Amino acid sequence: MSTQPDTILISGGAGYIGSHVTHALNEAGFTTVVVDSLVKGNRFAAEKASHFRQGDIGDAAFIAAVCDEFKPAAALHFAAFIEVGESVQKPDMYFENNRDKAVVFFKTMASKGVGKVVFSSTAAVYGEPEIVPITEDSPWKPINPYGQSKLEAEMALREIAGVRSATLRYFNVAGGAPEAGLGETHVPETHLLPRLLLPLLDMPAEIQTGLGLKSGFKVFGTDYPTRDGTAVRDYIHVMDLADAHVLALKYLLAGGKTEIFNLGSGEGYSVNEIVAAARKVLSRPDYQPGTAPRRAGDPATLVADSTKARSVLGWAPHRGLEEMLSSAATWHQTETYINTIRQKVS
Ligand SMILES: O=c1ccn([C@@H]2O[C@H](COP(=O)(O)OP(=O)(O)O[C@H]3O[C@H](CO)[C@H](O)[C@H](O)[C@H]3O)[C@@H](O)[C@H]2O)c(=O)[nH]1
Repeated sequence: MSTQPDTILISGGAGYIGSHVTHALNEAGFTTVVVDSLVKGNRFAAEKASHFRQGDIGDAAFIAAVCDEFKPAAALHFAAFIEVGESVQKPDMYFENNRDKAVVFFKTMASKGVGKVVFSSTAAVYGEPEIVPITEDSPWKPINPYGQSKLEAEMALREIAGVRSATLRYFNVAGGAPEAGLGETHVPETHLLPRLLLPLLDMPAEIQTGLGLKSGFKVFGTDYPTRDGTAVRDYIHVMDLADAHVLALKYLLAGGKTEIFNLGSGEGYSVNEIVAAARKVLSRPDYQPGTAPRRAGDPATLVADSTKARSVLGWAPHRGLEEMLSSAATWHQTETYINTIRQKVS
């Protein structure tokens, strides 16, 4: 089979992280082929790819046809459901989509000779860690179906004969690339940065209502055993994450063996510290958020030890918290974001 070494298949490339990685791959000189059902993904983001085919990762005939058409050298797999709370309500849906369909996708590609996969995983595979910062060999003990479904997909991928993989376990991804027409565009929006920024940005009322933010942003939990009582997370800029994917892909293309890598900055910020940074970036020194009880299932502290990604892949994050906040704020005020959310919530 003749492969074109520079053609990369990207499942879920119309989603938040997949679209930023697709952009980074385009910039790095690869030809990108996105497959996305657009159930969660966005058409404006799919259009950033060199080629886009709409379809489901669980549809083996569709994936096989895309492989025949483009003969990719490798694949990156992002397509998944990502909401922890929803996974508790509908575990079957998460296991079907995130594990079973992923396995169909991996096996179909393997049958077509695509034997290199970068897999989008999550810090949720570690559950409530006993020791932070978290290394890759910390116990894998997810505490919700989202984390469990991702862990089972990871393990299935590592069992497929003839496939080498890089599993990337992300911590808290934030920010966007508004200069490239990309940013975080979720409905519902559960993540801290957009939920904090949107009410401060003078957004149209229907957007605030549609995203459940009409009564403003609230800090979930002020009684955690942390330095200021609010939960601590490791935030990483989505374009730093994208750089790591390009490096992981090049690592596999160069013959690298199957590995797992944590991706985070190694630095933890509390929710109150993020609020303080947002006050500064948006010039709103007097802003005071509301408070609410802890959100079920939220651990106190999650911080990555990414030493392995730094040493094996040569990766380092370069963009700090202010850049995450300012790029997100710019993105949320673009016509693309506002129009997309308007359509989704109408
Ligand atoms: O309106 C909000 C939203 C969030 N938070 C707090 O902000 C922190 C970060 O919350 P996010 O929802 O942004 O991120 P999580 O750490 O909960 O989630 C991350 O890890 C999850 C798995 O554990 C999923 O992978 C998810 O997509 C990823 O962003 C948490 O302490 C949360 O309680 C608030 O205080 N108010």
